[in-house]
Amino acid sequence: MTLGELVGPEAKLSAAVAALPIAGIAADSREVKPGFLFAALPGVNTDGARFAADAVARGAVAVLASEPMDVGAPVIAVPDPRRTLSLIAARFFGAQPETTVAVTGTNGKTSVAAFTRQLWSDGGHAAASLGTVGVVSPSGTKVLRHTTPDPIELHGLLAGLAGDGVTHLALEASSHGLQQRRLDGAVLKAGAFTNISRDHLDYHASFEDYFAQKLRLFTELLQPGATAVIDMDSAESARVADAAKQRGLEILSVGRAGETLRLVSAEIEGFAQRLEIEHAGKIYAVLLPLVGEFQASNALVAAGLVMATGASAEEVLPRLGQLQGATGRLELAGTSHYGAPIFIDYAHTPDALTKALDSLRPYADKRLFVVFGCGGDRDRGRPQMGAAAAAKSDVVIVTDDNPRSEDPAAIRDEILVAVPGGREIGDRATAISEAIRMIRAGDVLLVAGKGHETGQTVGTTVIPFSDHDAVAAALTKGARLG
Ligand SMILES: CC(=O)N[C@H]1[C@@H](OP(=O)(O)OP(=O)(O)OC[C@H]2O[C@@H](n3ccc(=O)[nH]c3=O)[C@H](O)[C@@H]2O)O[C@H](CO)[C@@H](O)[C@@H]1O[C@H](C)C(=O)N[C@@H](C)C(=O)N[C@H](CCC(=O)O)C(=O)O
Ligand SMILES: Nc1ncnc2c1ncn2[C@@H]1O[C@H](COP(=O)(O)OP(=O)(O)OP(=O)(O)O)[C@@H](O)[C@H]1O
Ligand SMILES: N[C@H](CCC[C@H](N)C(=O)O)C(=O)O
Ligand SMILES: [Mg+2]
Repeated sequence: MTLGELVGPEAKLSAAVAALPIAGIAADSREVKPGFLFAALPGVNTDGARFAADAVARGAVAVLASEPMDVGAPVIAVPDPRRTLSLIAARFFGAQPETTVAVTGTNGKTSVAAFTRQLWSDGGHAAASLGTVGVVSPSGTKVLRHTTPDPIELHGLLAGLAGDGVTHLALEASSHGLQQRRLDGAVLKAGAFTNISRDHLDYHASFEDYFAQKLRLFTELLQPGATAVIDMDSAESARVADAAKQRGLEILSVGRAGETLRLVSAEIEGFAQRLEIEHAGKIYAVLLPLVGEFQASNALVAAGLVMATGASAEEVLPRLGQLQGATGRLELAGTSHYGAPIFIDYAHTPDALTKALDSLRPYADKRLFVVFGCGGDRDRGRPQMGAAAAAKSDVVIVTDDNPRSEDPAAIRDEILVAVPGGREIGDRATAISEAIRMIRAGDVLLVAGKGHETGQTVGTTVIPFSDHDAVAAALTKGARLG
């Protein structure tokens, strides 16, 4: 494609510059090849503009930037180069799955994306999901580095999925992704909001800024006439609904306070729950085969997205009875030889930890145990995590969870301040096996924070580690000893 075709007529390029053929796009100078367009993006650590000359030396034939500069190749200066890059990447890669939707919120995105994919598949569509656990499509699973990939990677993936015949895609929109305009080139038929609570305040200046980035999905990315599916049970849902209405979006509200899909009741039945859902005056009864009321919320958001893209409630709601949880989301990982269930969950925010422990409390006739830590170089709500664990469980073991560049013992100390009587076992495998050694009949154990993850990041090294493997190893050891 030519540069003119990629940037569109509004850029007002000279005829010669507009006619330049573009062989590829890169936002990292080290990835530039001859004939590429280099996007020089201002970042957290440095400014891509510093590498523009290097990119041209490597063969870049044009540079996209926020300011004009003299680098020996035409420079297209635009006010928001990250957004322009996304629009360019969309044009460069071309195809996208015809029906693409995005879900945002602090917690529940991965679960909603997985549920939406399953509900579409059950309805006969070639469906995929894309987010924290990777791209999951009929051709398998591909692991990703980011929840919401950078636009060049994203549009390569979207074109690949469309080429493979995928017609329906549910994407996770992270707050980093929305702020950095990674999704601005995606054509979205509907968007969903799960909930919002504290997270990522290492990156966003304030909670309001974090919330504002999430709102971009509704105020800037979805076009008027598209549908916003909103879980009305979160404190800030009304603000999301107001913003969506102002944009001219259709509202499909769900949850206990929802109108389109109203959760009338949720009764625990073993490791499942019987839901009554009201839609248009009719009650639907479904046995949702998942633990945790938040999964009922996520299931209704997913059902809302599937309805927003063409299905009827009669078709979708009975399919909730077949949903499978995303890996490591309140997943029953095993049972100790005393008969105590062990759950693995990805709760890594105070709200998620509270909800996960609340969900497990009904299963604990005796004590509820939790093993968890907090990530290094991420949100500092560590005392809040400790307070949630102390308030909602009976035995707390604080351990490590991706300390990254921080001192793991210092992270644990910040959590333990809020956990009177909390135990500290830095090594995560030891913490898990010690908890499994302690639980007895009537107890329940929650291992929280890593979910599907397969590594422990210490410094810049990723040591292979999985909570699933650690639980399995401890159970095998226990069985041998017992
Ligand atoms: C904090 C954050 O989100 N950073 C992202 C951001 O980096 P940055 O722009 O700040 O990068 P920078 O290092 O300052 O460099 C500025 C620019 O110079 C370029 N550069 C740099 C060096 C060089 O030699 N040549 C060169 O061209 C870089 O490619 C970059 O475009 O833009 C980069 C490229 O677009 C991203 O890869 C990078 O993600 C980092 C790696 C990251 O870890 N992000 C995480 C926190 C993240 O995005 N997480 C979310 C949420 C997770 C969740 O809640 O589920 C996610 O969506 O995964
Ligand atoms: N609707 C919800 N409300 C509150 N907590 C939830 C909800 N859904 C999931 N959780 C909690 O949040 C954890 C993460 O869930 P999930 O992976 O679906 O969310 P996410 O938004 O994709 O998270 P991330 O941004 O880290 O990828 C779960 O393991 C659970 O503890
Ligand atoms: N997806 C989130 C959660 C990571 C959870 C936890 N395991 C950690 O490493 O902090 C993030 O990248 O911030
Ligand atoms: Mg996710």
